[in-house]
Amino acid sequence: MVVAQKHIAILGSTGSIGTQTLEVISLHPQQFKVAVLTAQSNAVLLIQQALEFLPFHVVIGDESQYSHVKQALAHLPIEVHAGAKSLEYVVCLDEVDVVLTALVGYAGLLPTVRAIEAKKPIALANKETLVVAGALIMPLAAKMGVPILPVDSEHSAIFQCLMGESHNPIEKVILTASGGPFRSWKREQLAKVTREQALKHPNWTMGAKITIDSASLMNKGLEVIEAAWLFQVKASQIDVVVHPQSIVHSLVQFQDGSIKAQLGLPDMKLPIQFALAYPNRLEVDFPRFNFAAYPNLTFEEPDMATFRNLGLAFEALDKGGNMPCILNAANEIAVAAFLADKIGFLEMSDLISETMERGTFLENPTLEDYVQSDQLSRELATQWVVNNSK
Ligand SMILES: NC(=O)C1=CN([C@@H]2O[C@H](COP(=O)(O)OP(=O)(O)OC[C@H]3O[C@@H](n4cnc5c(N)ncnc54)[C@H](OP(=O)(O)O)[C@@H]3O)[C@@H](O)[C@H]2O)C=CC1
Ligand SMILES: CC(=O)[C@@H](O)[C@H](O)COP(=O)(O)O
Ligand SMILES: [Mn+2]
Repeated sequence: MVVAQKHIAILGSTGSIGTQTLEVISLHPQQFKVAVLTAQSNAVLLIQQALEFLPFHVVIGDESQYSHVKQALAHLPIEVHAGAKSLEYVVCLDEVDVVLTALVGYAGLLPTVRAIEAKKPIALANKETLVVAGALIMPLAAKMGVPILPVDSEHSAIFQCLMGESHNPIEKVILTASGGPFRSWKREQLAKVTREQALKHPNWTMGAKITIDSASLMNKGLEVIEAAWLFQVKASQIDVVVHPQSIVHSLVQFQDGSIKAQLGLPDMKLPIQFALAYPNRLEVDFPRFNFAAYPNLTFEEPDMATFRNLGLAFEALDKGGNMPCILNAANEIAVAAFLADKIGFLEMSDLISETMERGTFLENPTLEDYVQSDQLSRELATQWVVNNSK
């Protein structure tokens, strides 16, 4: 069967997911072509990627680096753009078939909205988009007939478990969590942890923000909200189980009690490739899982009393409206402050919880409301950091 080559726009091509996406594309030149590459400030890598993959367009977020990128690519038929607004422009271009959102944080929201409005299928790594505005994104995607294909490993696992089951209601989705580098640690120990310790994820090599989120269990909290929107399940239908080996990527329980799981070595190239090639599975020689090498796959309850962020995310999901948007903005400020050594590890939860209490609640936010709510929550959270800095 001849399948048309898909033209991919990679938002955030210089990051962990972005660079792994380029590795996947390199393995399948017949199936995929890079149409757009974007970075925020890493102009050196963006230029290197553009020289190798020859996209139609590149975007550098930091406008002060525009002329440098432009000059470096002047001899090639590549259009160079700069600034956040350009992301909203390039995702809509005719040259683009699929948009892979591999940029980090709230910055993913507006480009994703514009891409959906332009009827571009989304391969979604940027979970913050659904956390902030799932109530807006999912109906918009349905209205435009646009698929949202999960890249996040747990959600890809659930998506794969649900294939062929569209007529069978979900009883529960069960998200696995590695537990991060501080699994089974107590509050006294967590009070003293350093940035370097928190950045050492036991199983995955990822960008700094998601690695801190994994350590604080906020990543799992964000994933609970992401799952609620992607699979249309209530908070009470989502369980989290700690599975330190990160081999079982997640599970679905159906109404007869049967549980399906998806397994594999912890390697994001698989869910990235699955989302890009969907509905096909492409032949590839990624290392295979060997049961004998993993005689013990273990499971335990998350410690939600110590790792408060997971509970805060469930609370935000239950409350609805703009509360997950407030949670997300506060968390982004908290992680940046922790990475800058301005606040301690445990204080991240204090900051998020107080910002959720102080933020203005909106039951049915519009897109403009989300934008404003994000901004106001950042201001509240930043003030908290100023008042509570080490
Ligand atoms: N890494 C992983 O394994 C997984 C990641 N995810 C999700 O995927 C997303 C990306 O994660 P990851 O690749 O680890 O992150 P990285 O920090 O490694 O990469 C982020 C990318 O986004 C760009 N970027 C940063 N800030 C902005 C901004 N304000 N506007 C536009 N672009 C920006 C960066 O550019 P520059 O390099 O120039 O700074 C970089 O290309 C996150 O939402 C994360 O939660 C989900 C599952 C697994
Ligand atoms: C690879 C991936 O999908 C990450 O989101 C991963 O799940 C992080 O691991 P934690 O389970 O520690 O949050
Ligand atoms: Mn994940």
